[in-house]
Amino acid sequence: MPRVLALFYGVVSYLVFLATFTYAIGFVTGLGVPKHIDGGLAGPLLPALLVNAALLGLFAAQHSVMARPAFKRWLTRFVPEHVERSTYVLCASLALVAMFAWWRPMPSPVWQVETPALYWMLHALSACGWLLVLVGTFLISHCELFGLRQVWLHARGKTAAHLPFVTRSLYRLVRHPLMLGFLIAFWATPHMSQGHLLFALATTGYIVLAVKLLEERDLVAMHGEAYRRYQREVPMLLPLPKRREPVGSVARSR
Ligand SMILES: C[S@@+](CC[C@H](N)C(=O)[O-])C[C@H]1O[C@@H](n2cnc3c(N)ncnc32)[C@H](O)[C@@H]1O
Repeated sequence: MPRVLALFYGVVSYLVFLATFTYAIGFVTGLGVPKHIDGGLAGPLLPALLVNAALLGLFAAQHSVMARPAFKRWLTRFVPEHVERSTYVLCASLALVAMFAWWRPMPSPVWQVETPALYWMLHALSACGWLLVLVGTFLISHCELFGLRQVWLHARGKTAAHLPFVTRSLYRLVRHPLMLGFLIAFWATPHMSQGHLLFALATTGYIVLAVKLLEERDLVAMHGEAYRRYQREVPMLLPLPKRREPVGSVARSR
């Protein structure tokens, strides 16, 4: 693949991701998009539940399979290594687009907060969650996570190094600030419908399982004892103190 074409592919994939991520904020919060999680004409509950569960399953499968090192090795037999991450990002965005397009509303309320102060507090908390996600990507390496760095370095005839092991800043408080951000963003809502609850429950279950069973296994395989020590010292998702030696011993070593 010519370098300029790879660069173009990487930039387009990133722009598609930016558009879908921005839409996702509106989709979940119900603000500023033509079709949100409770929007549209509601049909019978069971078919809606099945379709939505299938869409969530598609997103989880895409994320779980395509992020695994073994799948990446297989994929790079067909796709150049420097565009592998852009391909992942593009597929993740397309899975999200499918969710926005085919999601069926299940609008019956589970809780509804009308008190203005609490209403805006929940929206503000949700905004903090989305911000946490964004900040987390920059702490790890925004451009590398979304494939831009790989295509840019390739265009300049260089090879991208692997992501450094990060334990600073928010990563001193929890091992997965980005995922914590998603959890806050998905649960902090003044209007929790049945559909939103399904979304929040399924994504929470997926995040906990995928982090524990997939991502952290890969991180241990990559960073060995340093990551195991980090696991012992820093909580996974909730920033609660651990009865262990101070985090500084890991964080300072980075
Ligand atoms: C979408 S990011 C999510 C990171 C993390 N799970 C979080 O919630 O903040 C996924 C990528 O981050 C990498 N990653 C996770 N924790 C990391 C850390 N502490 N340092 C560097 N990379 C990390 C994973 O290997 C994976 O490639």
